Amino acid sequence: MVNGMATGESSMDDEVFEVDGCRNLEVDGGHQRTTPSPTGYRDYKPPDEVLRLCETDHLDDTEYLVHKTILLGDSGVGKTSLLVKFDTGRFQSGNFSATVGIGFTNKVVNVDQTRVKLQIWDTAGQERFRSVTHAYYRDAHALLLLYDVTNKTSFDNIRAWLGEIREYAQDDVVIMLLGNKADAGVERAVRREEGERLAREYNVAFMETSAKSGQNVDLAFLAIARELKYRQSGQKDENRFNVQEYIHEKLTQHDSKPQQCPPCNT
Ligand SMILES: Nc1nc2c(ncn2[C@@H]2O[C@H](COP(=O)(O)OP(=O)(O)OP(=O)(O)O)[C@@H](O)[C@H]2O)c(=O)[nH]1
Repeated sequence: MVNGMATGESSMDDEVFEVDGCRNLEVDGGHQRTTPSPTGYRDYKPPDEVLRLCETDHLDDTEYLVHKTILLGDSGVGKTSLLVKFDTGRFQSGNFSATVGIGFTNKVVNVDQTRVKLQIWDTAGQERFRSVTHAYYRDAHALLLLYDVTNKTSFDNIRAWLGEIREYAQDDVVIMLLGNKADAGVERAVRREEGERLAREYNVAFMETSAKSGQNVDLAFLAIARELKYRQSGQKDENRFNVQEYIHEKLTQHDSKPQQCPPCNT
């Protein structure tokens, strides 16, 4: 859904989905606080109060840890939808318009009192844009590799994507495999266990997400931010943050939470 096209490292058409988000998503002891985002598309004009917030909230890049994260995967798996959901909290169903080229959104998250700026690049999944997007792999810190759980081919293509990643990205890039559209019911074509197995085989983190319901969307990006922050802090190996363990812990906490019953007045 990106508008416009980037043809190389230094040239980016100004129509490209290039937004510098002032929206902060703060995580404080598991409590999330969101502020509205001025990010959006060409004709979007943020409300005045949001612009004021951005002015006062502006920090120089040197005050952040800045990390480049790229969304990858076949066309139609939901890369743009996932990013838009994370950025704005919104999902537009049945509105598929394939991404053209590449563009980015900046998001700032707080990880244990450190501001981590994720520069999230949304790429076009279509084959014809591959040579453009390859150029962006090299300096990426993290890659979110998506398949669509309702589309077996997109899952089968993950091995080829991992091959490309090995060829073009840094050896130590953080990789997370995401089975998106987890909200799908009978249309599901890939079981969660298959995704887990593939992730184990390639030693990458894994979870299922839904840009539609919001399932695990924040968790995916926050886990990446956390991993990158801990990597940068150069923690000793024995104390190293483990992104897969972190995800497992969060998902288990979520699963074991008692279901809230509606207000019982009787
Ligand atoms: N049910 C469901 N539909 C989704 C989900 N995520 C995306 N979609 C739909 O899938 C279609 C493709 O989504 P996009 O986000 O444009 O896919 P993309 O990976 O960015 O595609 P390219 O830009 O071509 O690479 C759209 O119609 C979305 O509404 C999801 O989690 N659940």
